[in-house]
Amino acid sequence: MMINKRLIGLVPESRRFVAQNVAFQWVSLVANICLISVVCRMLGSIFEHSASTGDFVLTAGVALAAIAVRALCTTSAAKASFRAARSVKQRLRPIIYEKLLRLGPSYREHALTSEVVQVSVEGVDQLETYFGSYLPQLFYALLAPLTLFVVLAPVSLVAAVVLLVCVPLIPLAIAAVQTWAKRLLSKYWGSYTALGDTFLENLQGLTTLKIYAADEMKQREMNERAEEFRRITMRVLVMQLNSIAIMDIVAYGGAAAGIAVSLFQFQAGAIDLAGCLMIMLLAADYFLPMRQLGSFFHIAMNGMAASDKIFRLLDAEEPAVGSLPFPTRSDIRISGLGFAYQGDDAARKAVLTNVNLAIPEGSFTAIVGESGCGKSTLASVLMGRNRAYTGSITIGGTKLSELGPSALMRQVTYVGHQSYLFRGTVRENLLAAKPNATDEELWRALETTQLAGYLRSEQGLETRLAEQASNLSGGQRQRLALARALLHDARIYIFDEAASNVDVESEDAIMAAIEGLARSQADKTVIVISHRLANVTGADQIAVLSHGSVKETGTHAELVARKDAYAALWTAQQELENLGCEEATR
Ligand SMILES: Nc1ncnc2c1ncn2[C@@H]1O[C@H](COP(=O)(O)OP(=O)(O)OP(=O)(O)O)[C@@H](O)[C@H]1O
Repeated sequence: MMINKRLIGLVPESRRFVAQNVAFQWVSLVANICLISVVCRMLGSIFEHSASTGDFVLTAGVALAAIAVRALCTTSAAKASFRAARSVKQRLRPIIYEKLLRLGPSYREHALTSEVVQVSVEGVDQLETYFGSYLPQLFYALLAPLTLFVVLAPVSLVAAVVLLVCVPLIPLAIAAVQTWAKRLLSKYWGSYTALGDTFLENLQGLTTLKIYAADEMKQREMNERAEEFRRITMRVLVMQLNSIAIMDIVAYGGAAAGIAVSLFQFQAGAIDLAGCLMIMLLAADYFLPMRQLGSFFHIAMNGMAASDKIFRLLDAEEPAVGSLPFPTRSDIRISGLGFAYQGDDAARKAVLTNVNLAIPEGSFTAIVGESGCGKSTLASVLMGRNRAYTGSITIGGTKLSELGPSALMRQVTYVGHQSYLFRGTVRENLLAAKPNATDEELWRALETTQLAGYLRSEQGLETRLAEQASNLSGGQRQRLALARALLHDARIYIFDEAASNVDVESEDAIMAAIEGLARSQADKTVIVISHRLANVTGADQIAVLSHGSVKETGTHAELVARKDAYAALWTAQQELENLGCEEATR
């Protein structure tokens, strides 16, 4: 009952510590039996007036030795328990962490961030009890009654049998609540992770909630979740207390039955006083290990519920990761590419169905299309972030799936519309992309993105950035992120709406820097994703993405002349922008 082989297999070294713990507890029990047995014999001799000084000395000597052994065994068992618990933390947390690393960003397809945190922190803590206390107690609780039976059977077989027969009533009581407890604990964990998830999400979006004055609504929602969690926690506690009460009745009732039998036998003259006392003093020891097991059982059950979640994460399918270095050329060929996101209901949502596109090395390629058509998805597939694609993508003739993740990260640089800037100086942020860059190189990158002038009027490269560079304007932030990307010196650059949500001046500066990058270095492949077509009219080729595939490719002039999807988008955007200009001049 409740031995999870897979869990134990994950922490094999725990077996040794569990065995040590059981052995120390058993030796302690034997010492206790010796102590009680000599004391009872002594009392029997005193009652019969046959005790000698030698008996006193022997009893005192054995009693002292037994007490010393018990003290030593108790400390050693506690140490073994601690080591078993420690081995769980040392073993399980790295396993979870390494699995998350192997899953990469796709881990969110399998578990929520808050759930991963709760399971790997608190879930593992609760498994400590499973290994450190529950498992050793399980074996000890089986061994102790049998040992006591062997000792007490020669004294009174009837009492020993009555006591032994009552012991299994405790595991039976535990088994009776187990099915109910399992369901309840699984609900408990569900409610706990739901609360954690809501809390994390609301905390992350607190600014937005304040802006829309929606914090009160979310507070109510959180209160409801907290109340739900409180209620289920109380139900778990009630279940635990009830089952402990049942176990107490069985344990102490069983001991009382054994004692009553021994008293009747003593009265009938079937056993002597020493034997009767021995049964009375050892009767509770039959049940206490099982009773103790019952208390650990509930904490262990909680850990087991957490282990189910841990295994679900560990069993998550890992994307195939290659190991080849980045090829010498960086021409990209995409054929028959398909990609679908895993939906909540395990249904897959196809975003890309049949993308065919060739992006030559050194070219400036733009990917355009209506919002939601899959441009960013295509970018994340090209970066190796979403690996569960179908069809084929090759870079310089090598399959994308066979390239090592570090090679891809080194040579494919992605700049989105919200790049992360760290608290610290401008220099520190730029050096993250190229640690050995000279000041001259840093300034050159800043000149290219037209940020040098502003920074010179501040403290130059030593200008301090607040958290997420909140002391810069949106456009300045984006230009700094671009300067950092330019310094990285990669082979392929993907700019995903890198110039959106910024002022016109910054947008022009960013687009000029991107175009400059594409034109100045023949081995750099530049891919620009932009919803604003005016930004990519100078591209070598423009690919129009629609309904999961590339509908048209060509230069701006060619596509306008074709009068198809691109031309329609272009006309619509031009009309909108002209209207905006007229409104502005009015
Ligand atoms: N992580 C995700 N899980 C599930 N569906 C997603 C995920 N990311 C995007 N999608 C869906 O995939 C589709 C394409 O999204 P994508 O972000 O690639 O479009 P896009 O063309 O870049 O849009 P936009 O121009 O508005 O940025 C959308 O319908 C979106 O709802």
